[in-house]
Amino acid sequence: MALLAPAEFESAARARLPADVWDFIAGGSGAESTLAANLAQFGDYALRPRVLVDVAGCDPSLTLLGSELRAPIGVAPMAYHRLVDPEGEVATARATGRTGTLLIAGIFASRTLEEISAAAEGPLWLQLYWLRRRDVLAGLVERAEAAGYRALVLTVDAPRIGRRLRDLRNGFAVPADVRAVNLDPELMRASHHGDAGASGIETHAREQFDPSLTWADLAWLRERSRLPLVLKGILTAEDARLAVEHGADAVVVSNHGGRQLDGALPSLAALPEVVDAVPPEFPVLFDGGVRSGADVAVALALGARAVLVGRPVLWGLAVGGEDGAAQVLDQLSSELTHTMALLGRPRLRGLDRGALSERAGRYR
Ligand SMILES: Cc1cc2nc3c(=O)[nH]c(=O)nc-3n(C[C@H](O)[C@H](O)[C@H](O)COP(=O)(O)O)c2cc1C
Ligand SMILES: CC(C)CC(=O)C(=O)O
Repeated sequence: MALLAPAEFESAARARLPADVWDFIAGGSGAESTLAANLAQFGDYALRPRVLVDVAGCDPSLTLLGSELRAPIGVAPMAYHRLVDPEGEVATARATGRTGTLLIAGIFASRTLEEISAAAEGPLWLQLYWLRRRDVLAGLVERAEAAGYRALVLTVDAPRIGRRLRDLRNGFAVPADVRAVNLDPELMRASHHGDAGASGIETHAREQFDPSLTWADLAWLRERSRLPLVLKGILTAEDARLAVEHGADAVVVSNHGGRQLDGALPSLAALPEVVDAVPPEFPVLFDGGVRSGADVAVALALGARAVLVGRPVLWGLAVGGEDGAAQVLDQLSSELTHTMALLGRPRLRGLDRGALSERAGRYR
């Protein structure tokens, strides 16, 4: 049966993946309440269509921090795409190139930064975790600039890894043939050793991530690169203001797909306060629970400049490699155009809060 919408890829992907890999991808932290809330929160909004508007030429294209995109959609940074497809991030890069969307490669990419950029026709950004080894971080930044990456995305919601009960129960370890090839194997060793009650991912982060990082440290990264700096994992107006004060070029409103602080607010609920706290032209990106073009429209109407999509892209990759990932991205972007047409908002600028109706009950 043809898979006609991003959400339709989920069960097909699950059927193809080993159970522990599925759990690593699908899971959240703690009781997974934030994970569930991310999805449910979209149900608080209905779209308010306007009629008799000329929608003959709907245009979802934009330029984001100098990157030209055919749609305000990007692939959220995710570790180890080779967990689901042998080509890994190279396949994802071809898929984003084909669909005019953005790829944010993760620091734990399972293909080299150079392989990914050679495969990419469209813009690429690089996500970083702040490692204790700053020399390693500096080396990655230099390589990313040389390979044509156009922005750095520092993930700030992970001084330690959330308690992901599925991974702890499964003793999840990254399989030996899937490697974070951009980092020294010695630095990654712990990721490959799980045990009942201990996740390799968690042990590794405890060893290698620097939990003492503060706002003052951002200057160190700034000094090492002229690339725009994006902070990922902002959920409050207070931190949004600090991000602006410390010279960030954009923020991503995100709770890490419900994988970090369980009980944190759904990212869609945090979006308006962040948008209201920053200057009007400051780009606010959004991720968490985006599963359809209508979801993209809701996030944009609440003030996001673009959305990032996580799990659905891995579902597409698991089901059909490059083609599967491209289908998911293509469906999201054509659903968005379709939504803009039926909503009577042919331009992204026209997607504002007037396009939404909000109430405490559930619409969807
Ligand atoms: C398998 C997986 C791996 C991830 N790895 C990273 C990562 O390395 N760095 C990061 O900043 N976020 C990572 N994330 C979080 C995503 O960037 C994103 O915030 C989240 O998946 C968005 O929610 P969604 O999956 O509901 O779209 C990961 C998420 C998943 C599902
Ligand atoms: C390897 C992990 C630290 C990647 C991550 O951020 C995640 O799984 O959410």
